[in-house]
Amino acid sequence: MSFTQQLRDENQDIFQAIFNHPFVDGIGKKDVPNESIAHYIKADFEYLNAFMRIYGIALSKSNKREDIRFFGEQIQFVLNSESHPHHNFCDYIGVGYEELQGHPLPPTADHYIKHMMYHAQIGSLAETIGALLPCPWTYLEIGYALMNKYKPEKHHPFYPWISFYADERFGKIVMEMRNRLDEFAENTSRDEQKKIKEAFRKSCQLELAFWEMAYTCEDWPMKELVIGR
Ligand SMILES: Cc1ncc(C[n+]2csc(CCO)c2C)c(N)n1
Repeated sequence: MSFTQQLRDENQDIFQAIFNHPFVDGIGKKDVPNESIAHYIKADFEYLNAFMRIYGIALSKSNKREDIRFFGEQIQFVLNSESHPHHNFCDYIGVGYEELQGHPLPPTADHYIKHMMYHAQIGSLAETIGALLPCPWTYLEIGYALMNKYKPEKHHPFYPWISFYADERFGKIVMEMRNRLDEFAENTSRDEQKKIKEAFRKSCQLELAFWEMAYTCEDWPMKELVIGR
């Protein structure tokens, strides 16, 4: 069994909890509170900015041309394409995208980006990919799970969101990251593999926590003391 298939199997509990989460399942059921969607977009806009910076660190750790190309393309993908599912959510709640930009990250999203940043700053390229991979992988599987369960038609309000992630093109990104991680993991020590596994599982946990953060509109206590960026 490949290293990344092992990662997937070991984290089946979290993947299943993500599919069952009321925000995620609510996308299929057309039943997500508007405030939760707004909270999600505010946090996710800043999350994506951080994600592109971390891809930049992965790029700087790359030795092969092919890896440099891949991470460069992913930065472009996040910049140009990840805004489509955001626009779907904004249109649904009738709020302009600009209004939801530039907000400070709530605690869980703040924790998540700092967790990825930590592994990218102190770890190997493999460890960095381990921390980044749950982001596309959980979304790809959410897309497939919602497609299979709800079989949404074009008029479903979240059809653009669901079909964006349940897409071949998106599956290819996950495969490209998995193939790289499998190749690196083959040539690495048990100790390093353990670090990659820990980074991966924590990112899965933080993906689940991110949905809960959005659903419950989690915010900092004593918020007025938090200084915006
Ligand atoms: C919390 C959170 N997790 C995953 C995604 C989806 N996503 C964002 S960047 C990216 C990688 C593309 O190479 C993917 C899949 C999201 N929007 N928010």
